[in-house]
Amino acid sequence: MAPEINTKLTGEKRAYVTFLAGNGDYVKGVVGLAKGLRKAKSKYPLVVAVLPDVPEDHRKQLLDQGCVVKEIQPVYPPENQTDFAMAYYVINYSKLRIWKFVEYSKMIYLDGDIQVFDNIDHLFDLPDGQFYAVMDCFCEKTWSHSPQYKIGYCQQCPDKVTWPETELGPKPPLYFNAGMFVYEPSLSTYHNLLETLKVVPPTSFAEQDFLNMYFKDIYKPIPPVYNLVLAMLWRHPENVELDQIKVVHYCAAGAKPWRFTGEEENMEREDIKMLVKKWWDIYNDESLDYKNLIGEQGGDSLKKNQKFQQFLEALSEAGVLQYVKAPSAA
Ligand SMILES: O=c1ccn([C@@H]2O[C@H](COP(=O)(O)OP(=O)(O)O)[C@@H](O)[C@H]2O)c(=O)[nH]1
Ligand SMILES: OC[C@H]1O[C@H](O[C@@H]2[C@@H](O)[C@H](O)[C@@H](O)[C@H](O)[C@@H]2O)[C@H](O)[C@@H](O)[C@H]1O
Ligand SMILES: [Mn+2]
Repeated sequence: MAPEINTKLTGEKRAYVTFLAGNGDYVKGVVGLAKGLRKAKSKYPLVVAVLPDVPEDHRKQLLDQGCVVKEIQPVYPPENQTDFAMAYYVINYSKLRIWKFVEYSKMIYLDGDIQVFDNIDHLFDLPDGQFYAVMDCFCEKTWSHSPQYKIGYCQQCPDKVTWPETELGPKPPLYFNAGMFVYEPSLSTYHNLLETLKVVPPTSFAEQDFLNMYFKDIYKPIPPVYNLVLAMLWRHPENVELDQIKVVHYCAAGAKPWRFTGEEENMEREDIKMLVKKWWDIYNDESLDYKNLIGEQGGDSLKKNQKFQQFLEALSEAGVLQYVKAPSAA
């Protein structure tokens, strides 16, 4: 399916969006995601927010896969001493730029290390005004800095170790994994996010912690089938029905399919190896390449679409073509 070309001046459009930084191998993740969405017959385009350091040949790979490539500037948190759970998490604050994509009324954000195996377009029909995402798990070593981990508490099994309110105060609010979420772009939210970021000290899980704090009053958990954080397979198997899973998030250490060696802890599991193979089956399936779907004559329409997209981008960047949300009638 050719991505819809946005020609409306009002934001009534929907799209998936992901984030790509650097000149490394995450581009494979995004190409796999574009092909996975196509295989799942999603009817919405995939927008890729790229940092300036993403090289031209990677951007061309994404355009050739029918993606809408939009360059964003990095976002950095205030200087601080906190060690992030992973040093590279500091670049993940740049994800916040996706709130300014107001030519779209509703978007579903997906990390580049996510694969969509079943159609999830129906999530766009969830009621507006909420922030939808899947609850995370606190049991991996990456959480060893947290009070939850130290007392063995996890929101995935809140009755196993009850939260000691007297010692630690009220139970923390439900916490989502920021690798997948349903949200509404908004310039006012975008500016407020960036202003708020300036005065909030960074913490271990970087923009994931920040987004959880910012959206805690409108966060609505959605079932784990929409973002299987792999650690759930060995930490909370009772909460997972593998054959029901629609979206897999390859976020456990050693699980990135394009770098998979099988040597890290838990990577020898049969279910992990099966999920990595499923990812590769899509990545290597040439019938899912955009150029093979639109045929020969489509190749011209691909070029025309890319040129028109770039033309719209240029107008939008120049502020000539203001994408504005139509004010509500009320
Ligand atoms: O070098 C990098 C690191 C991260 N990312 C993007 O940032 C997301 C979040 O990082 P990651 O998925 O590695 O975090 P995890 O979910 O594993 O904690 C990735 O999925 C990519 O979309 C990227 O493009 N290049
Ligand atoms: O920058 C912080 C990142 O935090 C999250 O990853 C974590 C989280 O899932 C932990 O619960 C896991 O234990 C850990 O392995 C995993 O890396 C998001 O997936 C990612 O998109 C990004 O926001
Ligand atoms: Mn991820």
